[in-house]
Amino acid sequence: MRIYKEKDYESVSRKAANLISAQVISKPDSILGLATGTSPLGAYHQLAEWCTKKDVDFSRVISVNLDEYVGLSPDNSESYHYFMEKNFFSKVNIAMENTHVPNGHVSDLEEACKAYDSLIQDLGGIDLQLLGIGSNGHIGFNEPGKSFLLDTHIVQLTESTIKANSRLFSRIDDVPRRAITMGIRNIFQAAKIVLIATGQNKADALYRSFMEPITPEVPASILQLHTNVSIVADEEALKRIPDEYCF
Ligand SMILES: N[C@@H]1[C@@H](O)[C@H](O)[C@@H](COP(=O)(O)O)O[C@@H]1O
Repeated sequence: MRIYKEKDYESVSRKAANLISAQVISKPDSILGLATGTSPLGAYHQLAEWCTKKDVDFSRVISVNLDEYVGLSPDNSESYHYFMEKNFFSKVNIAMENTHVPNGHVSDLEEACKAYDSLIQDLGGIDLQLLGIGSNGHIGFNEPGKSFLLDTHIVQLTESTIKANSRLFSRIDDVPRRAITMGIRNIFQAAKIVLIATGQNKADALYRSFMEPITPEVPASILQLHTNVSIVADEEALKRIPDEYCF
């Protein structure tokens, strides 16, 4: 595991964008696992800028997103489909048919989970998975206490996640209570993982995930066992992690 300590959100975003570019340059038909949230947003903006300058090319890339709320249609402005379309897919030269986000707006959610697992398998697995982290240590929407062995599944969101994510909705009551998410197993099977964290409200999550024992109570802690993880974080998020562990 490599922890990159960066000064602020801007340099975190540039570093993460560099790691993603390096992946795409070395394998132009990479399968990228993508994430939503404030954490990857700056990296997406940076990649869009480099793509416009033709410094990185997404024309052969295939993307699979981590998660989506249950019950929101893709054109709902609060859905993760919409977020990805607005902040990344429409800003780079990725082919729309090569982008995939789990579907939480169907009657048969179990079938949607199975279909997503088959899709990832048929693509041959994820080359690089981008992650944020919840303040309770969740990754994707894998909330504390669930098995590390799950593939794509439906989750009941915790109150703390609903509260944290309510900032992106007009009212807390509008935040869906359920989500469809890749499981820890899907994430863990990615060849490389890049986790972005910024701000002091992520400091405890990083400490518990990477400096304390591995436990399903802190879902991101499983990443300690992965052989290719880069954590890109700012000084505030890393304030509980001693400098000797950081690059
Ligand atoms: N499902 C998403 C996660 O994938 C994300 O990592 C987390 C942190 O979001 P942010 O980066 O906005 O802090 O929020 C949501 O719960």
